[in-house]
Amino acid sequence: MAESYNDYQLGPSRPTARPYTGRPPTAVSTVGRRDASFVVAVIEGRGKSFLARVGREVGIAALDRDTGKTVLIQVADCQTYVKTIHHIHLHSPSIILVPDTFLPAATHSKWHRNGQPSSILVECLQEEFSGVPIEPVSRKYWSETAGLDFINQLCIDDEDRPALVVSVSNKYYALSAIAALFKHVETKLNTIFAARSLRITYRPVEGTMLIDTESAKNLELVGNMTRKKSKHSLFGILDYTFTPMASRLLRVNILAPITAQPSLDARLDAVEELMQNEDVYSAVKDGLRALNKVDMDKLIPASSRVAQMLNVRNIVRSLPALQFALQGCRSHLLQIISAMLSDERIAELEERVSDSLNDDLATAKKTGLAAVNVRVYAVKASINRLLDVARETYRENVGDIYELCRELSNEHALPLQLCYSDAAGHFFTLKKADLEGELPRGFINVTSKSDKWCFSTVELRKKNARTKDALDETLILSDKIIQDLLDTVVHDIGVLYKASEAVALLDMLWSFAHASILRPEFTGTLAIKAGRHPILENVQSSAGTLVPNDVYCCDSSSFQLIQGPNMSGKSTYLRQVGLLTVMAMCGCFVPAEYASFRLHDALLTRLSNDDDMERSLSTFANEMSSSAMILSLATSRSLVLIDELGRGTSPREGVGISHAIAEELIRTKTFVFFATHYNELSTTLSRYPPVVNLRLSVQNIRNSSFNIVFKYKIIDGALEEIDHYGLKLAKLADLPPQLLTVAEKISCTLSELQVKRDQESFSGKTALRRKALLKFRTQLSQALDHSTLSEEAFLTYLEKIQHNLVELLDENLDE
Ligand SMILES: Nc1ncnc2c1ncn2[C@@H]1O[C@H](COP(=O)(O)OP(=O)(O)OP(=O)(O)O)[C@@H](O)[C@H]1O
Repeated sequence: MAESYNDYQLGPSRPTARPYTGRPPTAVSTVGRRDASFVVAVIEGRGKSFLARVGREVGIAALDRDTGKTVLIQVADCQTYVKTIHHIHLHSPSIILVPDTFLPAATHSKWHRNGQPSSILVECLQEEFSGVPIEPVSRKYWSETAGLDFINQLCIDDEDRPALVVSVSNKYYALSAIAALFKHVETKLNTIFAARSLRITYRPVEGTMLIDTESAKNLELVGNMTRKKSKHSLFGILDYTFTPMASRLLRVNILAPITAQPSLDARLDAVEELMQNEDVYSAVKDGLRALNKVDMDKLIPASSRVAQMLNVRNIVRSLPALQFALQGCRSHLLQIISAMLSDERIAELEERVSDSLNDDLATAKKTGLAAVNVRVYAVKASINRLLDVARETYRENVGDIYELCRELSNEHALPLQLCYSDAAGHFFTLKKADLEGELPRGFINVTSKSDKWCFSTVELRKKNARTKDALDETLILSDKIIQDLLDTVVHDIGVLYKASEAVALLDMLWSFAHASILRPEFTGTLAIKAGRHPILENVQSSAGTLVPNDVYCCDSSSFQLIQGPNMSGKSTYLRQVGLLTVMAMCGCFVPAEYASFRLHDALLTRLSNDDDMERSLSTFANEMSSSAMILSLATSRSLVLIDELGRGTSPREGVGISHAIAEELIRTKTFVFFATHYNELSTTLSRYPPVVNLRLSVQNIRNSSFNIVFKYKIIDGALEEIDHYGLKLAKLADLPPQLLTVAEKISCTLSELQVKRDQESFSGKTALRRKALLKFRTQLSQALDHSTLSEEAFLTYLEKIQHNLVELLDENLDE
């Protein structure tokens, strides 16, 4: 089981990965940056420890100004700051704070973008978050002790508080960051938070899969290539959430999927139960619908106190239905959520709020008479005698004003109307069309407003003054009662925030249940049967024609070399592998007939897209920096997707570079899907047992105009260069026939020469024997770990694989 409830939300900690050395310069990220509301403070460690010299410790504190949620992160990073950037992206910054010593002396007081930054961290931030202001904060405010003081003062007093204090106590950089963050918010943004009112959490970074921002962009995880927010992204197709906090949780989970199997299993159990039990599914849906668009994280900064209390009342009244819906659920996670929603303090809150507030109070408007009346009549009668009297006086005064309006209407035979503005109080209006000639004498302050005249009288102004006195008295008394109520709510605000987390998780799981197809497993093998590209599947035009594909990648076949002509579906296959992995690692079901995944520590990609025009990097430079990033981050637990490496240089160099990078990746034992146009690679890499040759099948049709049909089906074996698919496709472009004949002749001659040279230089049989032995070893270890067969069936299976091995070795003996 997972360690705590938070583990189910965002995953627990895991050992730190190896230090990193490279991050590609990336475009301004479009990873679905939602409306930026975070103030983010970042500081980097330049300590004397070994860690600080090899890598760097970076402390991050991020405050969501809308919700008051604060997250602390401390991460070991390298000088390209790939992890730091990844975590800051998760918190869509509106401003980034850095110590003033990170900037050149001349710009300490004011940071100019065209100034020379003095730290690489600032350079990376500037490059990655262009458009987000980077502000210096005096170094003296980045203090560990001040950070702890802020936490002690501001963090809500709930059962998680002691654990937070313990886990951050030795996170010097994260504490320094939070100290500077709150100092800036207090002094520059003039925001003071009430004591013990903020949710502050420490987020261990090790329990999540690292997805660099470029990969997130290319895989269209939360936004698509053309639009930041789109239905045609993984987020777009999974987001059936009702509440804003669930939508935020989903986004963070997609960008940083969790790697803890117990937490994932618990989520999958919950999703499965929601899918299988229709009553629970519908009851949860109804419960969530009652909270549609309600942001339970925004309890503190609501527009007014009354609005705040109405919000709280709406929430506490909706929670019992959700809790009731989960009664009797079997899954451990749904039981935890149910327990969090049934905290008796929620019922007490409901009672307290209902005892004080009028039942028929509508949602508070921001301005106008309706807003005034909501404040005046918010508190129930008989709670405070003085308030009752003041309210009666106010009501009578307003009645007098309406009486005056009636009298004047009759006297002048004019259809006068009463209007109200916060500044002027009540005033008369009259449609211009209803007035023949001039306004009668006695009307003052006449102004014209579109098709109406607006005016007052001396009598009305006197009555307005009296009404205002009564109103002020009423509001003083009423606001005092609401403030007292609010104080008691703030005392128990922790329970509402916990409920908010429970609702967010339930809402996300329900969303998964709504979108789900097949429950994945987690084993050491990546095996998908008839998997479908989740986003393409949702695109109307592709839905019917989408060809499902299989994936099989394990330790003995960790490097998958994928070939196929242009347009045959290579990129789609690669993306499908990445997207299905992310889905599974969020705890979501996947579109496939069977799926087993490995838990990866990082998803790293080089996917060919339009190159970074904005930063005017050449295709080649871009490819090389992505490759350096991948090589420095990939471990035996990573998943790497590489599409068409080497296209930015000459074919010979391209093959050389691709081969060298592939060799290095094979050595790390990482799972690699490597799509390429270079047929040579299937020969040069064939001596490595983990290399598997796959190709996207196409059918040749003898036909005068076009003789190639794409099947989009992945099949075993390398592509025969002899087929010259490029030339066949070129016919589509209406090139002159004699030109194509010359091209074909030269290509055929070169191919034949190549085949002859390959045969002379390398014995393929040795490679085949090595591969067979490796496959045999994997089959044995898989049988040991996962077999559910009876003893007899198990022996038959062993005999069968033994027989296959002997046969293959016999067939491939050297002469
Ligand atoms: N499994 C599939 N089922 C149906 N259509 C597919 C499938 N895979 C790819 N396609 C369609 O084929 C087209 C080409 O796919 P893709 O870009 O993946 O090919 P490619 O081999 O990477 O091409 P290139 O080498 O030119 O980059 C796309 O429009 C895509 O929608």
